[in-house]
Parts: sequence; structure tokens; C-alpha cells
Amino acid sequence: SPTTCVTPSTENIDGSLLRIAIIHTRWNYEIVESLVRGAKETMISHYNVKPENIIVQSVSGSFELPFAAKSVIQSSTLFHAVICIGVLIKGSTMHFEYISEAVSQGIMRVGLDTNVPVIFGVLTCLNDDQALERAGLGNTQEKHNHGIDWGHCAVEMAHKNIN
Ligand SMILES: O=c1[nH]c(NC[C@H](O)[C@H](O)[C@H](O)CO)c([N+](=O)[O-])c(=O)[nH]1
Repeated sequence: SPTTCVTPSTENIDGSLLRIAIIHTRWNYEIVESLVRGAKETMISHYNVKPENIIVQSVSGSFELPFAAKSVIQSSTLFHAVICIGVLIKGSTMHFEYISEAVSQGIMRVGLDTNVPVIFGVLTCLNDDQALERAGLGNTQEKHNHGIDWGHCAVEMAHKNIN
């Protein structure tokens, strides 16, 4: 579908030397878990990224993702890319808008400030069904696990980061 992330010719990237961090929220964990799985399995199966080189950490909610991404990048371990995964679902207040804006600006800033690519893997959905579909969990034809796209994107950006 036109909305699917069209991954450029990245199939010949050898990911065996890449180290990737995935930071995910515990909020909306059932959906987040599916997104994390999609990203991990894509990097391992398509690019031969070693499972032991995919470091997974969790935080409470999406608002914590930028801080955690920055601290993992500034740790003693070198990461070639970081994927931040969270799910924001609109409630009945403006909370969603404020967090979504802060998180997207924050995640972009960490990447630019640290020169380590940080992939924006935060679903900002108006309801549960939208989130389920985008994690490949819905029961409609539209379902597509966006974690897969984020795995492709992380390898492509990590590869650029090395070369
Ligand atoms: O990741 C999420 N965090 C949410 N809130 C928590 C927020 O990300 C922080 O963890 C919290 O404000 C403490 O800083 C959400 N809602 O409030 O709806 C949500 O839908 N998703």
C-alpha cells in the first residue's frame, strides 16, 4: 500500500557487525511487544544482525524514550543505531498531543545531538484498533507491523553511520 515504508535497496547490507539498541515502553506492552519483535526479527533475518548485538531496554512510557536513548548512546557501549518504540493512544484529554510532540522532537534531537541515528518507532494513534493494526495485530487486511519498517530503517541508517 502507498503508506508502507518503501525500503530502498538495503538487501545487500551486511549487518553482522552492527550493534543496535531497542528501547521500548511498558505502556501498551502487548502492542509494543509485537513492534519490538518485528524490528528484531527483520534485522536478524534480513541483515544477519547478531541477536547478541541487539540490546533491549524498557522504560515506563514514551515520554522517557528520548532520555533513555541518550543515556544508552552515552554509555560505554558503542551503538550504530537506536530504535525507540512506544505506543501513544489518544485519551479524552490533551495529554496525547503534548506527549506526542515532546517525544518526537526529543527523539529527533537525540539523534542530531549524538550523531547516532535514532529511529522514531512511536505509534501515535487515535484509538486501540489503529495501534493494533500498525503492530500487525489487527484483524483487517490493513494490518502491517511497522516494527518491520523500523528494523529496515535502523540497519540502513546504522550502515550510513559506519561508512
Ligand atoms: O507511552 C505512553 N505513555 C503514556 N503516558 C505516560 C508518559 O509517557 C510518561 O511515562 C509519564 O508522563 C511519566 O513521565 C500514554 N498515555 O498517557 O496515554 C500512552 O498512551 N503511551
